[in-house]
Amino acid sequence: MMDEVIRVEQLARDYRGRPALADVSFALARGVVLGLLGANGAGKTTCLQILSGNLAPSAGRVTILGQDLLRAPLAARRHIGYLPERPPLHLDMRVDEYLTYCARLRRMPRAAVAPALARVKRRCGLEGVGGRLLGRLSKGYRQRTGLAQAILHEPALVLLDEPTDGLDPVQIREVRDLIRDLGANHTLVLSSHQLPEVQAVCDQVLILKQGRVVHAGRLGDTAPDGRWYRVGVAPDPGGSALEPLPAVACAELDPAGGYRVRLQTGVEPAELVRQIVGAGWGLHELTPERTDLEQVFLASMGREAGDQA
Ligand SMILES: Nc1ncnc2c1ncn2[C@@H]1O[C@H](COP(=O)(O)OP(=O)(O)OP(=O)(O)O)[C@@H](O)[C@H]1O
Repeated sequence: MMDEVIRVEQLARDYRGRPALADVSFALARGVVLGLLGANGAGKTTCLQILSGNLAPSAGRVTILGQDLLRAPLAARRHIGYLPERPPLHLDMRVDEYLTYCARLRRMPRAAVAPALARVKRRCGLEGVGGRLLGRLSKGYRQRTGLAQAILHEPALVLLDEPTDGLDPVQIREVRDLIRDLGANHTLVLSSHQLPEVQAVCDQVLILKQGRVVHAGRLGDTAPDGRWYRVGVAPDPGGSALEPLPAVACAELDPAGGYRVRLQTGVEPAELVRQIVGAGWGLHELTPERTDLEQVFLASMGREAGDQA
C-alpha cells in the first residue's frame, strides 16, 4: 500500500487461555481514520493497548512505518501517540507542567519543547489554561489535554480509546471536531461503541465481536446523502408515482406498509415533503431508515464470530 502507516497481521491476545483478540489484520494509509466498533468486552481496548506497544500480543505482528513494534519498539513507538481509556493525567500538575513532563518522557530535545507545547495547545484549544491544575479542569478539558499529549511529538499514528466517553454533548461535539481535524494529517485509530461517532469521524470501520473481526469496510457509502426514508402517502399514489419526483432517486414498496424512498444525493427530506404535498398528496409518515452502518453493525452482532462479511 502506498504511504502505509500501520500494518497489523494476525494479531492475537489470550488472557489465561481465553482469546480476547484473535486473527485481527488490517493496514492503513496516511490520513485514514479507522473506527474500532464492538460491544463491551469485544477486544477494542486490548487491540489499542497492543497497537500502542503497551501490551504484548500472544501472536501476530504490528509494523509502524516499516518498523516492527516488537523487534524495534523504540523506533516504532516514536511514531505513535496514544490516549488510553483512562489517560494517565497527574491531577496535581498544571497543564503546561504535565505537557512538559510528557515531552521529557518522549525525550524531545529541550529546545523543541516550548514550540511543541504552543502548537498542541493551539490545536487542542488549551491556550488559556496552561497554568490550571489538571484536577480542577472539566472532563472535556482533561480530554483535550490527553489528546494534546498524544500529538505532542507529531506522531504519524494516533490511537484514541473511547475519546468522548463520559463527556457532555457540547464537549462531545468539540472533541469530535478536534478528532476530525487531527484526521486531516494523522492516521487515526479510535474505539467507540457509539455508531454516530464512528459515522461522523471515520473513513473506515472494523467491527469486533468476541475478539474477532466480523466486519471491515469503508464508510464512504454511509454518508447522510442519498439516505433511505420510510414514506407514508395518502391516498396511495403507488411507488411508480413517487419515482418521477425530482427529490427521489428510487422508490419501492415497503412490505411493512408505505414506501421506502431513497433521496437524490444532497437533497434534504424537506424538499421531498414539498414535492409530495405539491403533487396534491397527503404525507403521514417520513422516517429516516437506519443508516447503513447501523444495519451493518446489527447484522455483524448477529453474525457468529469467525464468519467475516
Ligand atoms: N487484564 C485482563 N485480564 C483478564 N482478562 C482481560 C483483561 N483485560 C481484558 N480482559 C478480557 O478480554 C476481553 C476483551 O476486553 P477489552 O477490554 O479489550 O474489550 P473492549 O472492547 O475494550 O470493552 P469495553 O468497551 O468494555 O472497554 C474481555 O472479555 C475482558 O474481560
